Amino acid sequence: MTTEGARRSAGYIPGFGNHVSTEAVAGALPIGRNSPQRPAFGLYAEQLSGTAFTAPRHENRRSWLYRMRPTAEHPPFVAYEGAARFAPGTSDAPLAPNRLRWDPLPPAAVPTDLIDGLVTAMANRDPAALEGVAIHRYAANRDMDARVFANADGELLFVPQDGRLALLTELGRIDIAPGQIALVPRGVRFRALLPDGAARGYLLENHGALFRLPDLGPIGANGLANPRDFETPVAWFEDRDEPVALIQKFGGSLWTTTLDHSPLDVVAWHGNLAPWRYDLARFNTIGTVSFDHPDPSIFTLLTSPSDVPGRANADFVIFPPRWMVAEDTFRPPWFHRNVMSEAMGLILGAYDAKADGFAPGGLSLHNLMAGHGPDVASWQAASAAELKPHRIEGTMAFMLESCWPYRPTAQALSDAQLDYDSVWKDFPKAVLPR
Ligand SMILES: O=C(O)Cc1cc(O)ccc1O
Ligand SMILES: [Fe+2]
Repeated sequence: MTTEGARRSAGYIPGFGNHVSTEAVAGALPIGRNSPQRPAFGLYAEQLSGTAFTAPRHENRRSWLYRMRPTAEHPPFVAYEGAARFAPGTSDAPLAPNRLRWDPLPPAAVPTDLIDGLVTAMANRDPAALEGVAIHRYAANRDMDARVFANADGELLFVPQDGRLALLTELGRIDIAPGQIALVPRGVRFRALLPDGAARGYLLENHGALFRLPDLGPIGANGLANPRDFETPVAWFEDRDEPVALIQKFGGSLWTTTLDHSPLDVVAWHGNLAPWRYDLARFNTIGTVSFDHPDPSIFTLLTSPSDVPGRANADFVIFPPRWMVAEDTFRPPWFHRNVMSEAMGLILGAYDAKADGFAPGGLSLHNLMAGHGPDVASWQAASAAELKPHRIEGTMAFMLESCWPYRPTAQALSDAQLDYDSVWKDFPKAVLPR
């Protein structure tokens, strides 16, 4: 992206994890205290905690919401019967250490909103362990109107691949298109509109420590995703007194209850737990200017640490357009076996390690210690290529790398491409000197 056209957007506040104060109605936000005896206009003050009260200050995330009705006012939840391809759990059967890949989802055929269009691919850990991630894809063609969703199991990272999304959240409105991502914190209610009439993409769920920007080490104070490029929406609300279905993911399953109003009624809020969006074109991609293909950790946009330093619960890593200039180097990803487990998706174009079969909207899984790397065609091309400076254009892949091996759902196991292994078949054997 050039700086031309890269204007600051109205309706958003720049910065990552900042302490924000925003009100949609003047005077709604209390000054100097969180919980006045009588908040303005009869609003209700409510704290939304993203970390334990006692988390260290630099990790502590919470916001105070000033809303028209308290969240506490709701009838009991019952099991939600929709979302036929959402899977509450993964297969319990012994998991073969196979590499797996999936074609893109077809567009939604019958009227389907984003929630009913969720297709769970894989997960690791139990959300109740407050660790691990889940990967869903969605194919939808209908707005959520009188329906609102919340995820008690973790924060949600939207990665659109086809079609824009408007996410109307409790804390503000976020508009994203393919090439942008958005995060909705744990518990924050939202409904999704589809400005293009249909949408497909990835929905990544993080049960663990909140996504943060990675440390930069010797890279220095700047680079990769820069904090000021994250955008948090200003306060926005809807005043709707009519039945609204609230669907909530909790404990791996979907539950529903009906409210007599829209819960997107937060008129003002302040704090540092908030949704945001980010344009992947803003990512300051770093690579070698000498030789060798660096570890893909240089492409980390967000990280969710585990309890073991340096071993992420999840790293969200992107592979943007970039210059390849390495000398005497096999330039695409190398052959490797990783102690971390790698799930990948493709937002745009082609991925430099896979000549065929990994289409935008597709998904792949290389669990821990699975031998993988360039397919035969990519290996041949890169081994023979003249090593002049070359720009990889029109592409955007991502990886959700986790220390916990992924378990595909039973449905995903049966939907996987047949014979993915054959992309690594018939490499010529090395010939040793006699
Ligand atoms: O397997 C993959 O394609 C992801 C990946 C990319 C890369 O540049 C280096 C290592 C790696 O696992
Ligand atoms: Fe890999």
